[in-house]
Amino acid sequence: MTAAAPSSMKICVFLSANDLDERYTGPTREFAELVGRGGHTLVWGGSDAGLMKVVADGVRAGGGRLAGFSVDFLRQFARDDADEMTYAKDLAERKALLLAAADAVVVLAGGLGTLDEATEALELRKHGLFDKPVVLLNTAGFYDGLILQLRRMDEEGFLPVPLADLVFIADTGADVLAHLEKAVPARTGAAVSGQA
Ligand SMILES: CC(C)=CCNc1ncnc2c1ncn2[C@@H]1O[C@H](COP(=O)(O)O)[C@@H](O)[C@H]1O
Repeated sequence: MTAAAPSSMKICVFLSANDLDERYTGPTREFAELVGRGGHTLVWGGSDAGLMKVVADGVRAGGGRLAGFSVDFLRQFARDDADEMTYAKDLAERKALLLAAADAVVVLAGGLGTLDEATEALELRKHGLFDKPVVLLNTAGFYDGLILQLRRMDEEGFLPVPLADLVFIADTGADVLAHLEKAVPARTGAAVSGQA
């Protein structure tokens, strides 16, 4: 029996805290508005900066909720109109809280912080410690290099599970949402651990 699609999802988004070109802000805003219009909750790092601000503005404009997980040393950058804001003691605790709070993870264009968060989610999936869907949104081909590297790991035996079981790669925000609408209900009832 197929589980009914949840009416709303908590979607954890990892993405850049920097101010970037329209190539990245446009598709981020588009994805965020879809999330908001779907009545979903954005689970994110909580800062009102760069693409992190773009995604929160878009979700809010679309009518969605904002659940931030900041960290004590970044408290001054936290968005002040979030529906919820939690402060972790350090980055490791924050990552664990973000993963535990969400139904799914979406990785948008970002730098080292984003890469750290994305690889944490994938490594936990590899060990069977995290069973929520992870999606990589390859905006403007930004992750072409990373995808090449991941495929090489897969083809040359570096991954104990197929790459396709770890991450779904999407080119548009609409593809991300379409995937999550199928993948999130599919895990309903499964044992879940969001802990790092
Ligand atoms: C100066 C300023 C506004 C700092 C605020 N900076 C931040 N605030 C909140 N989360 C962050 C910040 N920097 C990195 N992160 C975390 O790391 C990711 C972004 O790092 P990066 O820009 O890709 O490497 C985000 O998903 C976020 O969860």
